[in-house]
Amino acid sequence: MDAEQVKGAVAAVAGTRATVRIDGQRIGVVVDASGLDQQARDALEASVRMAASVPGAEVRVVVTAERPTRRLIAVASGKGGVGKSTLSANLAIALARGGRRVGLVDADIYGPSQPRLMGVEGTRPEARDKVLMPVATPYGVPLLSMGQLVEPGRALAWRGPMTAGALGQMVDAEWGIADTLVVDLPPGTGDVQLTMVQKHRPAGAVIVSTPQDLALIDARRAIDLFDKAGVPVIGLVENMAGYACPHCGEVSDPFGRGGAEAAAAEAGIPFLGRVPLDIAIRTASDAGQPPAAQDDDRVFAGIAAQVAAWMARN
Ligand SMILES: Nc1ncnc2c1ncn2[C@@H]1O[C@H](COP(=O)(O)OP(=O)(O)OP(=O)(O)O)[C@@H](O)[C@H]1O
Repeated sequence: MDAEQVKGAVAAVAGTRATVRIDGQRIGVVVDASGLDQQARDALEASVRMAASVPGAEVRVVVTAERPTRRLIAVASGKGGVGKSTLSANLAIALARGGRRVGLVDADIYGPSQPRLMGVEGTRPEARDKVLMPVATPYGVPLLSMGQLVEPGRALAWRGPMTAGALGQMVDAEWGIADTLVVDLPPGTGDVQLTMVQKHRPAGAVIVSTPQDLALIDARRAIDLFDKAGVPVIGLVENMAGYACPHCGEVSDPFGRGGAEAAAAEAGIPFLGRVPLDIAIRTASDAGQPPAAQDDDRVFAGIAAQVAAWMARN
């Protein structure tokens, strides 16, 4: 066997990523796949294996990768139905459009709606060596959802340790090059939220509320949960803030205006912006076409820019 020829063939497909060691009839190649996603990693491994194969020699290819530092952004609300899932999906997409590498974890056991919102309803993640492989979505944001792991309607029957286990499996999945995981938490302050803050230590939390006083009181509880655990609250988003008329586009404020901004100021946290109650947001979301993926999106892009700026500072 011509060692230089083997090294040259491997270098031709893997450049400086590969280190070749030849010992008698054994060829060992270590490939550094840092920064590559699973598909590119598999392709590189296959081409290295082919380049190194010499009749009669035993070839071993080991792929290594530096684990990227990945930060979790928890999206939480005090009560259900305020649009937390809608915001999580659109925040994840808008952050990705802004240049971050984002994955989305749907930990909402009460209503895991992300597969529908992200246009991949009915798909199930595969597991490799017991590690889950997130499902690709049309929006460049891979997804893992409680809804993909359990039969519809069964998640609620899960006991605490099971949901904690599922959350761990989703967070520790094969996220490849993702540097940011947006986590859609269930509403309220139960087991999943506690596991999230204690075990998975999110870098920060985004709180979603509607403008009504009661919702804001509940939001305060969610803020307290993160405060007590020492997880910084990035800020508050007001959803369904003002009604955008589907005919003329004029925005009116059936629940008053400025309540959430004042509540954020009172709690000493930044106000990240408001999302109007807009029928177009609901219909696009129901159709698996999140508004943040559209070129004319301003609303979610603005909120994501603030979250990205916070991440760059912290
Ligand atoms: N700004 C908005 N304008 C119009 N509809 C909205 C808006 N935000 C959310 N919705 C709609 O309100 C409903 C509830 O939203 P969503 O599922 O995001 O809330 P949630 O807080 O995640 O609820 P859950 O507590 O069930 O997890 C959905 O039908 C969604 O399409």
